[in-house]
Amino acid sequence: MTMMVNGVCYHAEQYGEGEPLLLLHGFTGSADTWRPLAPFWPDFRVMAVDLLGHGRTEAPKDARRYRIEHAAADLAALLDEWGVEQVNVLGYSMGGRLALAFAVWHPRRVRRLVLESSSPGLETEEERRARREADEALARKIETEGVRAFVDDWEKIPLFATQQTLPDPVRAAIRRERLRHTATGLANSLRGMGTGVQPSFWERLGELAMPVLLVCGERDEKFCRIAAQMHERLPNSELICVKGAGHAIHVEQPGIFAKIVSEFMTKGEV
Ligand SMILES: C=C(O[C@H]1C=C[C@H](C(=O)CCC(=O)O)[C@@H](C(=O)O)[C@@H]1O)C(=O)O
Repeated sequence: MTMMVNGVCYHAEQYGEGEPLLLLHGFTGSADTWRPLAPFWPDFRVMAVDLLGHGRTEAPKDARRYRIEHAAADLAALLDEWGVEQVNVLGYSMGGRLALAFAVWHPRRVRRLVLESSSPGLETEEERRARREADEALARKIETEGVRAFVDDWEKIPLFATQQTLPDPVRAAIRRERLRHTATGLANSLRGMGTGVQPSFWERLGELAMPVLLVCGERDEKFCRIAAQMHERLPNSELICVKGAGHAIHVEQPGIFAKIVSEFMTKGEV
């Protein structure tokens, strides 16, 4: 469905009945990211959103509109529109950064938090500046060379090396999803909500009282290291490192990922 949220036209989907689960995709993803997992989650009311500049959601020309504080405010408005006061939030990679921001700024609205291969941002201004410069260069490359050339390069970055051995139909589906975006949407997403633009939440992890599940792939050393560091600072978290998986666990091992999430979501229920 299409919804006007804070002046931006969002595409959002809802399916299933039961425990509300808000799903936030990664950079170059969309609500479609989660479709293969739906059969594993029959008891959840899934709410999947195309984030700013992605999929069928509008790609504002002003990169400032993508800032994580605006994206988090949009999520709150979406939940208000749906009449949902409190929700479980699952975010993958970029979507995990947004999920964490939402949990920090709206803690009473987040029942449980699942962060897949994500981070609280970069701790120092020096790291953030370097990342902003790198993401600006990537944004310009997307705008000058086009989305197809970007996707050709993007799917080959070391972070996704483990995806090279996925079945061709799975790889083709990921590629189709990436190719559906506009250059403006992807470039401005990097400029507005890139890892170097958002504030660091490292010093605020101790505030989160809700249960947090950190999931990383054993072969994704960088984000497993980040997850372990987050685990040390979060008051109420568990960390699961999925054997043999890379960055996108939900793609590489959907059944295992879905089971991990289901068990976390129903923990403590009689
Ligand atoms: C390459 C790095 O950062 C990028 C990689 C992962 C994030 C993401 O959402 C990718 C999702 C996907 O393509 O499957 C993305 C982000 O958080 O915005 C980063 O740009 C890195 O080494 O940090």
